[in-house]
Amino acid sequence: MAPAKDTRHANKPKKSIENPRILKRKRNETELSTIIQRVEELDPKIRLESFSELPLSDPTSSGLTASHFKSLTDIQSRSIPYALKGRDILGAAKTGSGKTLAFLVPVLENLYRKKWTEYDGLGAIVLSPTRELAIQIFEVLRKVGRYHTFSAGLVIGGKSLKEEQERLGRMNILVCTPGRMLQHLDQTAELDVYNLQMLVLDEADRIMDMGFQQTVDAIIEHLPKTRQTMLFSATQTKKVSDLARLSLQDPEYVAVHETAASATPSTLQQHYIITPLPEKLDTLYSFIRSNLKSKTIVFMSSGKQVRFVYESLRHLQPGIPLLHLHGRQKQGGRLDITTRFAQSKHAVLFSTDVAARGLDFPAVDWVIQLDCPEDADTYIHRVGRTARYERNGRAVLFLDPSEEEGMLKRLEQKKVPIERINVKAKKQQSIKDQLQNMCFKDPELKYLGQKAFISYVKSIHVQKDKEVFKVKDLALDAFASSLGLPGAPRIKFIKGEDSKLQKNQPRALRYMSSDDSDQEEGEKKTKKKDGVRTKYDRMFERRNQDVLADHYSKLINDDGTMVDQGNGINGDADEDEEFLSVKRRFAAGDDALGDSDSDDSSSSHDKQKSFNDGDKAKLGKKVKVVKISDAAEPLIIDSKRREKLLQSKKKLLKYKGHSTKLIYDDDGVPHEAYELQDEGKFRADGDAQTQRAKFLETEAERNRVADIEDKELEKQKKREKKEKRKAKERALAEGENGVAVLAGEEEFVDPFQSDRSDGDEEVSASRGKKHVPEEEEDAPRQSKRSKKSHKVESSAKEPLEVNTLEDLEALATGLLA
Ligand SMILES: Nc1ncnc2c1ncn2[C@@H]1O[C@H](COP(=O)(O)OP(=O)(O)OP(=O)(O)O)[C@@H](O)[C@H]1O
Repeated sequence: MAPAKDTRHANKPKKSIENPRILKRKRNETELSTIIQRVEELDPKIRLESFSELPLSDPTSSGLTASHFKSLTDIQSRSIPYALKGRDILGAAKTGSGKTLAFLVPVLENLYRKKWTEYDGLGAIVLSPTRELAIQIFEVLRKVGRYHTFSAGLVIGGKSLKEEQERLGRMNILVCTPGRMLQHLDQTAELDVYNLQMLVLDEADRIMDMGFQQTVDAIIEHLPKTRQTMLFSATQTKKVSDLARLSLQDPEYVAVHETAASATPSTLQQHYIITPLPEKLDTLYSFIRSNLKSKTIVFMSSGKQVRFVYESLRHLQPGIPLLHLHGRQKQGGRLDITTRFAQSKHAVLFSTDVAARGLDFPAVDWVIQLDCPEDADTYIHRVGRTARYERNGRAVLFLDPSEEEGMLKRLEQKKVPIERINVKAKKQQSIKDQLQNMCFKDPELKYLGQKAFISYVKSIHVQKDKEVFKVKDLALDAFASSLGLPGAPRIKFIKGEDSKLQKNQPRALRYMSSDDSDQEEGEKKTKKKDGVRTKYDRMFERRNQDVLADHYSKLINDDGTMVDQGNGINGDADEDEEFLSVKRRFAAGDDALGDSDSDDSSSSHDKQKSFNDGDKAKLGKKVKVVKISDAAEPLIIDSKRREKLLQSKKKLLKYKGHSTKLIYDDDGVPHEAYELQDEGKFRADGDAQTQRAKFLETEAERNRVADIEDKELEKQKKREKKEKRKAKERALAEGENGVAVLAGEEEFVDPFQSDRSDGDEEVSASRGKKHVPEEEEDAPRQSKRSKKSHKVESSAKEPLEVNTLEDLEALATGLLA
């Protein structure tokens, strides 16, 4: 089913068979090939040696011993044979059962058998829903493919597109996230996919769901229809629509655990506890305190929750290193955190679902689900971070009484065995007073708590499974107070909107209109309602102006451009998405930092009158209020950009009404576009209505023709522009006279290392030399490469710092306590 191999490069340079390095590699590859051949011939039930450490045939050469050779897992032994025959595959197997190798081995082996070279272009794409998982897959590919000479790259965004573009042109295998891949398919002229043989979707059901729908469809449009497609997940999609979107051809459904009693690993113990929402944090803290010698992941529903819980528990110093991970952190920070957690023996990682799928952290003891997962599939993936590949693990789900019945039903439907346990009352500690004290002293923490509260409530509100998630049944006031907040921030929900739609909206959009405004409004209303206010009440209720003003001034730079904040409560890299929506026109009278824009100009005009000095002060010294004309509403100048905008508006207004279109005839006499004709002549031409109709007809025809010509011209221009760009990029690439083959064994760049060493290495690449004799490579490029390898090597030698000072402090305090 794969297309005939490209013969474009029939004249490509012959590789030097005398080169001993090439011979050595070739031998290893042949051995690998033979082993896989054996698998192909086997009855799929028979277990073979593991591919996890290749090559298998020569332990001494790879430093491996016989103990490394374990059995193939079920999914590997059953799907690899089909995959090697070029069949499309729908692979489903429990978490931690070795699906990664089940697709990477065939990717390598199929390309090897087709004698794929750098000249054949991109042979395989592996798509992953998250950057972390893509990095992990790339790492495994690096290991298993180290005796191959294919070039492979990691494309996960977050870094310079240009730098990636330079290297992508000659890759054979790409591991990527959908968004960045599409960007390259659209923009990188050198990326040649017309010969693509294999497309793999890891965590396929996630990639095919609503969040990625448009991106994935657009990617598929770029790819050739005749290719092998493999989908893997612990919760595989069987939706016909998904299969149709991917143009799967007679796929083999390899579902190894379909008849198993449980959908989760048998080595996993699963429990749930009923803990009312206001007691959740107490229970979590008590759990952490009594498991200081464990490695735990705690899942929450939003990044803001993660930040608040991390920040507040960190202050309490439980005696174990705490880490936190969510999607709004910068890439470098995310990598550092996952690496630190992977290397830690005892630690707690607070995370959103960004870590729920695919990540293979070694030896995780506990998975705690502090917030109920949105569905049973998410539950299965979250708990799958422990009890991986025959190891033991334990998982605890925290449920509010209102969630119990619905969630248990969902889990039962998905064959998840789970038992209730109770918390030992004498071990339960309350941290409510401490949190209140902390929030009182630290307005930033209180502000974070308010955001965490709002994002939690909203996350419940947008859930589509209303049998499980019922906002009205939650004790919200008590929950707010358990976070240390003086009262529950009031939240407005968008009425009548489909919750699913909201949920799939970009997060910034979903929340931008209401977070701050709701919270402030809630506070204002509480103020009005209540009677006597104490000093403490007032302090609690003050609006953290310092926090907001600080954020605000950071958002609007001197030149009015948005700046990347990168500052969480303690210099964290994450951002609050609603701040991104701050830069806008302030309808006067609106709260300068909170409420949404008003389109009603009359009301904003009225409001302008009340835009007083106090409000201006909130915006800082740079604010000017300017009126363009009597009719126009005043503009608030809060940035240079807005000032420029105003200037150009003024110019426009100045000339408005003075321009007339004149047409000059052959004698240079000006005429108006439509001049009145001589009346006698007009009458002679016939009835006015007929003339009008005729005129309209000819003009419409003229427009139609002009429109077609314009469109053609536009297309032509675009084509020329694209051609020029492509030619330029090609010329540049050829000028370099280098070969971007990546997978030389010593030079396969470790994405973790490269990120740490120079922080600018998204397409991690190294080069092999099988198909290009060394003497053909130009010196400058070689030296650049060797410098790079050296850099990576030296950074690899530095021991990775596992704990921060704060973690160590926390640990020490805990031990002393
Ligand atoms: N044949 C094997 N022998 C020994 N260990 C293996 C074998 N195959 C995979 N493993 C190990 O099992 C662990 C889990 O593998 P992997 O990450 O591929 O699981 P997965 O099925 O993709 O899980 P998830 O559904 O969570 O993504 C890894 O640490 C991997 O090295």
